[in-house]
Amino acid sequence: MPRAIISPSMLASNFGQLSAECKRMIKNGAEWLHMDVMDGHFVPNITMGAPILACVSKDVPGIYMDCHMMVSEPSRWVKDIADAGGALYTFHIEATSDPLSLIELIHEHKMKAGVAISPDTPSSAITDDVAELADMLLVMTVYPGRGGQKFLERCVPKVAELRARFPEKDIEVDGGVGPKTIDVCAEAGSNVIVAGTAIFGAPQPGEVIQLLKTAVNTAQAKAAAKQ
Ligand SMILES: O=C(CO)[C@H](O)[C@H](O)COP(=O)(O)O
Repeated sequence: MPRAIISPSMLASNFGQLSAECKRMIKNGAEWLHMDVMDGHFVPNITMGAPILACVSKDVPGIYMDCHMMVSEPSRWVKDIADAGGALYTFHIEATSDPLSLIELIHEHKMKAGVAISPDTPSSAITDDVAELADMLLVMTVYPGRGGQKFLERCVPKVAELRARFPEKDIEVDGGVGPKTIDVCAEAGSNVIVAGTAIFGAPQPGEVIQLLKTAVNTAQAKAAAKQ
C-alpha cells in the first residue's frame, strides 16, 4: 500500500508569508505542500505561479511542492514550474487532448506527473495507459476554483474505483477534506490527503495533520486485514 502523505493546501495559508507558512506545516508533520495554480481560464480565479514558487523553493530547501495546475494550457507551464523547483505537476485530464505526451513532457523535466479529475468527470476518463504512466491520480472532492467549499461525498466512489484498478498508485483527494470527512476518503483508498481550511484554520495544525495520517494508516491496516 502506498504510504500516507499529508499535503496542506497553501490556498488557505497567509500568502504574504508563504515560505514561513510552508516551514510551519513541515514542522507540524506535513510531507508535501500543495500549491494551487489557477489561471483565470480553467477556473474563475487567479492565484500564483512559477515566480512565487521559485522564491519559496529558495527559502525552503528540500521542499516537495505538489503543484495542482488548474490551468487551461497545462503543457505551457511545465518548464517554468520545473525551473522554479516543482516536484509534482498535476494537470486536469479535462484540459488536454494528449495526456500521454504531457506526462512524458513532465517526466523529461524531472518532475513526477499527476492526473486530476473534476467532480463531474468519471474515473474512466483516466484510461489504463495514462494511469500507468502517471505517478499520482487526483480525485477532486469539490469543484476546482476556491478553498473552503463543502466536501462532495458523491466523488468518493471514484477513489475506490481507481484504487481497485491501481493498488500501488498514489491517489490524492482534494477539497473539503478534514477530520469529519477523512474516514470515507481513507476507506475508499486515498493515501495522499490535501486539506487547506481544516489544517490552517485549526488552533493546532499538527494535531489535524496527525489525525489525517492516522485515518489513512488505520484504513490501510483494516483493508490489509481483510485480504
Ligand atoms: O484545489 C483546491 C480548490 O480548487 C484546494 O486545494 C482545495 O479546495 C483545498 O482547500 P479546502 O481544504 O479548504 O477545501
